[in-house]
Amino acid sequence: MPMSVLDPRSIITLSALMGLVMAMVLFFVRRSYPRKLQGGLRLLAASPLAWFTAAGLYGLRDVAPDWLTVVLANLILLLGTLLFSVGLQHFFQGWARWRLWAGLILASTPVVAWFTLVEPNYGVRLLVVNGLLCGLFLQQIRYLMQQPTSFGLRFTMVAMGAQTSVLVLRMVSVAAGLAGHSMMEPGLLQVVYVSSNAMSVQMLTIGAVLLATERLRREFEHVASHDSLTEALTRRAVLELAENELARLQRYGEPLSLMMLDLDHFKDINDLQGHQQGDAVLVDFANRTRAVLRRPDQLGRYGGEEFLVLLPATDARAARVVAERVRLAPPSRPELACTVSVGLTTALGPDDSLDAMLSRADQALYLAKREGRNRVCEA
Ligand SMILES: Nc1nc2c(ncn2[C@@H]2O[C@H](COP(=O)(O)OP(=O)(O)OP(=O)(O)O)[C@@H](O)[C@H]2O)c(=O)[nH]1
Repeated sequence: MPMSVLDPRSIITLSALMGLVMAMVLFFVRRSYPRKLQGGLRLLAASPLAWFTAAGLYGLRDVAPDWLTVVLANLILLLGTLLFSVGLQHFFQGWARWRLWAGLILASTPVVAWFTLVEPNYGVRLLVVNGLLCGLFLQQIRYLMQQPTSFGLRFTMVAMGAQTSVLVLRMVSVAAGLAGHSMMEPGLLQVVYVSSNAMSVQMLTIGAVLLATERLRREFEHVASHDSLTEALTRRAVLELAENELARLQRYGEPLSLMMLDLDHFKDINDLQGHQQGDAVLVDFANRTRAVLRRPDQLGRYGGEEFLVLLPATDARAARVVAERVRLAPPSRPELACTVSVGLTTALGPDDSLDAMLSRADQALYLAKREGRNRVCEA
């Protein structure tokens, strides 16, 4: 019998090949990503490979035995979808929950086998397999909704949502007695169903590549804007933020305060206890300072042992309270103790400039040092 382009078998064959290409793209793209993302990407790449294998087996329907083209094919399809879920979780959090779903999938296999080999019933098989696929996709959508939003994330969720809708429609068609007796039967419903499966493999793989690319961009942005030792903002990043905050002040008239902090006698720590201990003191100081700041406040490393703190929407009185809190914040261990001198200034109005504020904070810091250190002075 000649095959038309809309024949389910030819669509499945095409989708199997596209799945293979997508799996290869992800496998190769994976190698150019940082090592910590590679594990998740490997799993995400393995899943179109599983879908490719399942589609290949479906394509052999009526040629090869049913245990291969139905039972094994469905098992591989479900495991491939679980792999995608595990890959996503690894990608975002470095670990994954999979045992419950793996158990459900394995438990479904004898059911599918029964309704294929013993009491053939396409409708029941379809309900079991599509029900599990729906559950897996819904669980992934729920998981993705908890992650920081991005285009790649929305794209992947839309792809999953669309595929879930088709699966649900398919299950409704079974209930309505429109499912037919095999996926290979020609007909509009089968063609829509099979094409949407093929389409969703492509979209999910593209979604995975988008997610990986966005993640890589975020990592680069983080590296470029954060000091590698203390995780404080770099000098350039904190000054850029300060300029933005000053622009807000000019637009909305919100107050802005700025603190310049310098660890006291830090050279002695380096000289007496070694550079490594000096580094540990710097890290601990940054951590304890961040811990006492509010969410919109920003800590930046201005120079060696000199830090800047931006305090948006904070007037001079409130800034003084924050500065004292920073000065008195305890070290995490006694051997990391180190006092700090603070120069404080508040923007004088919309005509104030960052250079002028930095210069005032620097003078106040100089005063704090001269008056005996371990204190807060205001410009
Ligand atoms: N361990 C370590 N030391 C650093 C780092 N950056 C700068 N330093 C050291 O910090 C010390 C700063 O010393 P000084 O500027 O003399 O200031 P101080 O000893 O803190 O004295 P006062 O500021 O006057 O209280 C220098 O010895 C720098 O080498 C760093 O990343 N790690």
